[in-house]
Amino acid sequence: MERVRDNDACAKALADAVETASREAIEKRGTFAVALAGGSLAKALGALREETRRVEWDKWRVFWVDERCVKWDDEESNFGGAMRALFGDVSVKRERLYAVDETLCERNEGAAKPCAEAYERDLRALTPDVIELNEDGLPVFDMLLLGFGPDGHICSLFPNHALLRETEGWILPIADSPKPPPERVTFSLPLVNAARAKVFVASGAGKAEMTARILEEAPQDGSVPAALVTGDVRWIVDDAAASKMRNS
Ligand SMILES: O=C(O)[C@H](O)[C@@H](O)[C@H](O)[C@H](O)COP(=O)(O)O
Repeated sequence: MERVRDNDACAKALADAVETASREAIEKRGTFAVALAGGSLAKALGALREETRRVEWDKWRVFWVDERCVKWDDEESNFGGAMRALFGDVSVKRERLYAVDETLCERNEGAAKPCAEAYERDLRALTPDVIELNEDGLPVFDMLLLGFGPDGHICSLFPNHALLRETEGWILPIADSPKPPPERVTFSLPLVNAARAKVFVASGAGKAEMTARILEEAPQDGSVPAALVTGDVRWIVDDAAASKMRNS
C-alpha cells in the first residue's frame, strides 16, 4: 500500500503508476490496454496531463470497467467524465477510446443488454492480437484503475449481487443497479481478476471505513466486492482514507 498525504498526492501517485505501467507494456507488447472506473477516479486521471510528453498516447487502448447506459454528454457518463478530465486534451486516437455505443442509450431503460453485447464484441475484436488471452480464455488488460463505493462495490458489481457469481460473459449488463442510473454495463469479476495489475485509489474520509474493511477484514462472502479482487493489487491511500485502519 502506498500511503500519501491527500487527494492531490493520490492523483500524482496514480499518474506515476500509470506512466510506468504504460512504458513497460509498450516496450514488451507494443500496446497499453487499460480500463477505468468512473466517479472520483476519473477526476484523479487529470494528473496524467503532467506526464503528457513522456506517454506514448497513440499506443493506448482504453476501456471502461463499468459504464452507465447514458449518452456521452450526460453528466453521468464515465466516458464523458474521463474525456473532460484527460482524454479531450491528449493524443489518444478517438477510435481507441472504447466508449459504449451511445445510440443504444437514448433511454436508460432496456439499454444494458444490447450495450453489454456490443461492448463485448468490441473487446473480442481486439483479442488475441492486441489484447492477449490468458489460459482461461480471458482478455488480459495491462492495468485496471479502480475506485470503490462506500458499500464496497467495484465496477458495477454490487454487494451480494448475483452478477458477482457470473463466470461466462466478459461484459455483463445490470438493470437493477442500486446506485443510479439502474442500467449499466460492467466487467465481470473474472475479467477484472485476469488483468495484470489493478490499482485502487482511496481518497477522503468518506472511504475510511470501507478501506479498513477491505484491507484488514477482506470478507470473501460477496458482501464487499472490492475484497474479491486478486493478483497484483496495488493501493494508493491518503491519510483521511487510512484513518480507520488499525495500523494507520
Ligand atoms: O459508475 C460508477 O458507479 C463507477 O464507475 C464506480 O465503479 C466507481 O468507481 C465507484 O462507484 C466509486 O465512485 P466514487 O469514487 O466516486 O465514490
